[in-house]
Amino acid sequence: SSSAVRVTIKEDCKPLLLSNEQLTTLMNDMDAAIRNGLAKDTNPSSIVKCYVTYVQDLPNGTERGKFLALDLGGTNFRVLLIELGENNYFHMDSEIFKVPAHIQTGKGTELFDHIAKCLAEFVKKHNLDNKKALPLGFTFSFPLRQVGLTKGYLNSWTKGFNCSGVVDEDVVRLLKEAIKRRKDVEIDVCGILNDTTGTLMSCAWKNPNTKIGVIVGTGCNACYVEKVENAELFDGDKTKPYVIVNTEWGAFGDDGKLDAVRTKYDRQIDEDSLNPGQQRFEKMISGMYMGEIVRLAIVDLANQNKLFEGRLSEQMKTKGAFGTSYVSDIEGDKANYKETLKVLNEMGINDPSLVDCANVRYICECVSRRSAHLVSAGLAVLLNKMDEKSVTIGVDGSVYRFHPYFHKLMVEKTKQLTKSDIKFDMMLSEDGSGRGAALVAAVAVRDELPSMTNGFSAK
Ligand SMILES: Nc1ncnc2c1ncn2[C@@H]1O[C@H](COP(=O)(O)OP(=O)(O)OP(=O)(O)O)[C@@H](O)[C@H]1O
Repeated sequence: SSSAVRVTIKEDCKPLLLSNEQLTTLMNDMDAAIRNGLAKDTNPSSIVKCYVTYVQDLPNGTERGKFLALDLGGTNFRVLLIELGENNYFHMDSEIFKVPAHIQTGKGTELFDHIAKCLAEFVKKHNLDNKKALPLGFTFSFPLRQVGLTKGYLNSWTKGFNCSGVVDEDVVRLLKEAIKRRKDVEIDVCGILNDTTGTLMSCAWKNPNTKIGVIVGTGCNACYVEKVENAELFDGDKTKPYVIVNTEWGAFGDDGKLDAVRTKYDRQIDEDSLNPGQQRFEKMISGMYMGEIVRLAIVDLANQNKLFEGRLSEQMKTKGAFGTSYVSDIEGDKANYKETLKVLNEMGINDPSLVDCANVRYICECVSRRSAHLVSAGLAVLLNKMDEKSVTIGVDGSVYRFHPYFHKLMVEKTKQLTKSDIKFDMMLSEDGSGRGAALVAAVAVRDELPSMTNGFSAK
């Protein structure tokens, strides 16, 4: 129990606790940043870019056929085959392919050749009838400046990717060229989207009330349904009332707006990352960093003799060795610190005391709670801005999915920070990035028959 937590540790962890007052300040800044992102004049200098996705139509259940999907942008790269049929029939086959580290940070053309190769292997393995080009949706979860559903320029790499020759290029063109170079498959790229959009679409397929998609996985990001008139950079069909906006809120704070709440651990994470100075909000939240924040705190406190009698293992001193899944394991412990002891053993800490266990758990709780509260603040900004009275939020990502309290923490805090007349619910949007890509492709194909289109329903 927390009574065993050393008073000094509680004191040391205080900077990780955020009051509602601090969260409200942050929300005001986030709201301003989003409005700056949406407006034509302020977008170029805005930290939160609010990219227009060109997705204006929800799935309506009439989509039929087989669709391919690619999912790039997190821990795994996947190729998927999705079949949509009568009565919400849904079938999916997928395969995970590795993107070796040297390709993640190598040449862009090599990355796209690798993707095309995996795609061709998948198509052959599944004996897909390839006389006619197969429709494909591409989930590409990096900041993308879109000018249409099938045209988008990479703004910057995030989350461990850093391939040369891709920034400011049209990613769909790079994919098409790589497919063409192979000469062995015919693919029709029907849409490019972010995993947040996929999550929203996939949730909307089941629940038409869905208006926000959020990811707490490797990275953290959210999209929402905005009025076309507010999305000043939108250059598509203005007869439809709504368009999905990909906020790319992970970059919030890159102008210093988070400095008051960032800790020394956050500054160190940032300095040691592939993209220093960038994605500061994301770095306080997502799975790529959460375990590392905990590790930095543990090392710092052990060095002050406040943990493990000052003894540290080599593993514990190793960057990246404390995975975010450990945070879930430790907090999932019931009473006797069984999981905590197991984790600490795996980290080379052999005989921690029960007080050590309580302290390590407390550190995990502070870091994961802060993460959930920061996401909640962002969600409350979107809910208050949209001002729709009832909203379903589709959520995906391993942190949300596997952390034992994340959902509860998010619902609780979002409620506290949202206008009292707004009702919302949060649901896991299973496999949004794969399913959503197929749905975007399916809706694009569906809408070639104009009589079947239906935009987001108005209030
Ligand atoms: N049990 C767990 N509890 C909490 N976090 C976890 C758990 N398992 C994995 N993670 C973290 O989740 C992250 C991977 O998230 P996810 O599986 O959603 O990937 P992703 O879809 O590739 O991410 P993104 O959509 O942000 O690109 C990793 O950083 C990992 O540390």
